[in-house]
Amino acid sequence: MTKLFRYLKKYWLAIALAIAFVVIQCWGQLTLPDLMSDIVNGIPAASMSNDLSELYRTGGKMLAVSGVIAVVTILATLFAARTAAGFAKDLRQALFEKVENYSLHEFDTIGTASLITRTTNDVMQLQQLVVMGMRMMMMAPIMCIWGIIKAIESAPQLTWILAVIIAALLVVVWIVASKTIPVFQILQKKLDRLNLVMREKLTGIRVIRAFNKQSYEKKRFDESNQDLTDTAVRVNRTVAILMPAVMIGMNLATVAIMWFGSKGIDTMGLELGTLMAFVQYAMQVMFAIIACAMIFVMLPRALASAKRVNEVLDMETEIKDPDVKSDAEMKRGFVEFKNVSFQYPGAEEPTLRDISFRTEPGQVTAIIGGTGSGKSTILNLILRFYDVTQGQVSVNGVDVRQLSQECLRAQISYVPQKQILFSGTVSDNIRNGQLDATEEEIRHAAVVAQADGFISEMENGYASPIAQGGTNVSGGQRQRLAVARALVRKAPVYLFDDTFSALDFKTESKLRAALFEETKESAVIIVGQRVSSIMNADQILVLDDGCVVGLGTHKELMDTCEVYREIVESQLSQDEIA
Ligand SMILES: Nc1ncnc2c1ncn2[C@@H]1O[C@H](COP(=O)(O)OP(=O)(O)OP(=O)(O)O)[C@@H](O)[C@H]1O
Repeated sequence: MTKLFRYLKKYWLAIALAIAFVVIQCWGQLTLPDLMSDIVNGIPAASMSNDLSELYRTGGKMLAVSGVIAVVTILATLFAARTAAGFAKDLRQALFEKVENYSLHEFDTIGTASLITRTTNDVMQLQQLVVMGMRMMMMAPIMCIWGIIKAIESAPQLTWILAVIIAALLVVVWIVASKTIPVFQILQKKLDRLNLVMREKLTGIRVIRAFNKQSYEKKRFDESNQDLTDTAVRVNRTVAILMPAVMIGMNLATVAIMWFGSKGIDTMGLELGTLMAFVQYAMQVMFAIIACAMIFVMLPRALASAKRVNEVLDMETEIKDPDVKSDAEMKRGFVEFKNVSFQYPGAEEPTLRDISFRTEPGQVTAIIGGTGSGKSTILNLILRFYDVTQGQVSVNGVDVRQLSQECLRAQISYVPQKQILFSGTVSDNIRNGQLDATEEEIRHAAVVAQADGFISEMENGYASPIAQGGTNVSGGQRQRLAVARALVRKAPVYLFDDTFSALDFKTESKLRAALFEETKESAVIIVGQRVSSIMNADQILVLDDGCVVGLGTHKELMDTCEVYREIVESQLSQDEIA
């Protein structure tokens, strides 16, 4: 938690003022019983002398003190709320920026659902802690200690009653805290689980409906929801007992003070006003102890949240920018793999073994192979989503580990296997590839990607809205928009991961022809499943279980590579092969 205090530094003035106001509030609340005691003790003398001016004066002071209490309470609450809101905003920002730099492995380690809970719910818990810290955590100990001192000063004869009351209260608080603290810590984990189920349900809604899995998913959600509810009810039930138990205790304590105090009036010369003040001090002390109990109950939950937030902030990103970035002159359109082997973190076996190939400007390299043979992994390594286990990947002549990630990715235009579009217009989505692209460049990219036709048919053309995830366009249209987004970047290296699979043959061949006109000075790497899509490539890399089993043109591979020949024969007729 202390690590997170650095986010409070810039609010030091607001915190100092809030603390000052809280101290003034404590002073006010402990002064009122004094003044009340003066009034009550002064009544006999005033009635004898028939002079009530002193009583009025003391009453006036009470009103003034109450006014001061009201003002400082409002100010302290305001400062605490503003500081906590600012702290939460800064923390969310820090989390977002940290997560942006995560490699895919760190995403997998914490999990997307948990990252969302940590950025929202956990930060909210910490925000509440800051409010509580600036108000209750300051006030409770001050009130408690100051109240005890004042009570003892006013009626030392009754000190023993106060000691008994405090001891009894501490026992109740200890029992409640020991039952609730462990359960509060479990609550956040259950919330994570609920978020995970909810997220999967929403993103996979089409599959769930298509497979009629609504009732199964409802059951899964109900289970998580019920689990969270049961835990929350269990913890709140215990907390709920605390208040009535303490209220009963406080009323009994008041009766006890009155009982023994009234005897003191008879035997120990205790004044009535002093006894009344003592009751109020005792009340303030008891309230302060309850506030301390609430803090002890809430603190572990907030600390659990702090731990979860710190886990995200402290996570060492595996993919780091080099301390000394390469200033080697970048050549355009080169990608080279030198004896690259790669194993996913936590995987038992390497996914790629001893891969070597190179591409040159204007050259189209295709990668083909069975599912799971490692085709997408090759693209992941070029983009440095992961670091190689052995060997070297270089882009435009420089080892990718010697470039800043920003510089590396600025060299590359990538169309992933699963195309993602963002909410906004068609134009916005294409512009995501190059933020300063002109309307003309956007239109040109769409024409090359064979997307201009269907965009023009849309009601608002390039200004037509795209739904979140691109759900209001077809799979083939989504692919073409993703290609246009990549093309508008005019990068030295293009990576297409199974990008044309949803297009019909005619559209695909038109797209390929237009595309290769555009990428004459760039390296183009296409991962493909369809032989017809890749057979005209300048070189074809055939992967089998993470190893290169063939590298050459279609014609060369037909003569030399058994695996390639099998793939071709399974897809093309004898006439087409001939
Ligand atoms: N993040 C990951 N963690 C661990 N293993 C992974 C990860 N991503 C992929 N793999 C494994 O690496 C292997 C290669 O995956 P990759 O996605 O590169 O295959 P692919 O040839 O592109 O397959 P497809 O044609 O089906 O897309 C697979 O066995 C897969 O299970």
